[in-house]
Amino acid sequence: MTEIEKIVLRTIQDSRGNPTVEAEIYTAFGFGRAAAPSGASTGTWEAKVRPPREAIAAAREHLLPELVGRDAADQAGFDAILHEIDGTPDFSNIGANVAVALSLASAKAAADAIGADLFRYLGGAFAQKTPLPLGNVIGGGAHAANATDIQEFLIVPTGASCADEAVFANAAVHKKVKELLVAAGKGCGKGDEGAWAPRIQDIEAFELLQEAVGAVSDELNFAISMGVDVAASELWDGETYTYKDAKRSTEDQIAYIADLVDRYNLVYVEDPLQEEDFEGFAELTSQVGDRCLICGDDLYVTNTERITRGIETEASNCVLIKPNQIGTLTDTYEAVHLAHTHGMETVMSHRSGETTDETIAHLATAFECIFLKCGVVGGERIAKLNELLRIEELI
Ligand SMILES: O=C(O)[C@@H](CO)OP(=O)(O)O
Ligand SMILES: [Mg+2]
Repeated sequence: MTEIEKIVLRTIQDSRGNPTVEAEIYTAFGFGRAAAPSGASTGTWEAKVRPPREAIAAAREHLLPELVGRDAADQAGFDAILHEIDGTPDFSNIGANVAVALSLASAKAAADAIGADLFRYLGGAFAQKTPLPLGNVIGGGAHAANATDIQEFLIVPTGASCADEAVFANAAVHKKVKELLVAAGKGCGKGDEGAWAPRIQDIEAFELLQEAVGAVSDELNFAISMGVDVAASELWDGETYTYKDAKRSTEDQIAYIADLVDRYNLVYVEDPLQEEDFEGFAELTSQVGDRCLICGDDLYVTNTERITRGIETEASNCVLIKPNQIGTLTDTYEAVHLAHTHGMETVMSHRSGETTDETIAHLATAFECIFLKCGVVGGERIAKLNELLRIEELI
């Protein structure tokens, strides 16, 4: 029933207009399709992407013949074969883009074969809650030129009682931010993930977002909280964090972020320090971890070895999860499981380069992630958010 009969790999376009890998897996009774996203502010230790066309040609020759005939329902076995054939620690041979698309497509084909939704197939009877959407409404860094230094100014509707309220609250804040920017004479475009990308300083962005969040939250009558993805590795030059208006040592950076957490009641801070600074993360977490999630993205790259280091050093209380950083669904699950076992929260995340693939909405629900980070507007972002609305109906 779940024996793989046919696999198709093709090149499709992503939201930046770049080619990416899409995989289709067919069994006698089921079909699964998934695509690989791609990052702009990638972590050094992420699994390696191979140019899509080259990777697909190689996979057709060497990889696919080994996968046809296998059981799509044996996810661990399927993913182990991907590792075995690749033969490297970071998928630099077959490409993490090919690996992740195949791995997710296999799970979807197996779920489809028994008529189950992916979140139910993976999460079982106890998948009972959709995650809150965490979305960026202002941004800059590697995602937009000449905008803010901090990569993402995020919001999460902490007081929403259902996905419907939550998704539309984020959209309302996104609209409100535009209104405020226009009123302030700051016309602007959007960054890679659909966030507004005005030419303003970070502090102005915080003030503006606070006003927008306050107005929408008053209107809707529930709490909406703020967060950031500093993407600090992009600011780090080896000695200091270089902002347009300041240079900060590690100590200064920790003090700066801790101050922002209290000034703006931030509930979520991602990558406040560069990707090798486990100690700096630990210091910040000890200062504000009781009231704010300190989340490692480039720090952990969804890799259990690095998450283990984070657990040992008490570096953070939250782990960002991106399937394409590690290359398979099994590795993704293991990263989530390790974090949860040690009392850390997890956030399932999109990449800045995305497709309309909606799989992460299912993974976030199945794996009980606290948030689904996937932007607010734009076809490739709403694909995930709208899927979350559908999933909530089924729960
Ligand atoms: O840094 C991040 O968290 C992501 C997604 O927002 O960006 P990118 O995909 O460019 O790494
Ligand atoms: Mg990040």
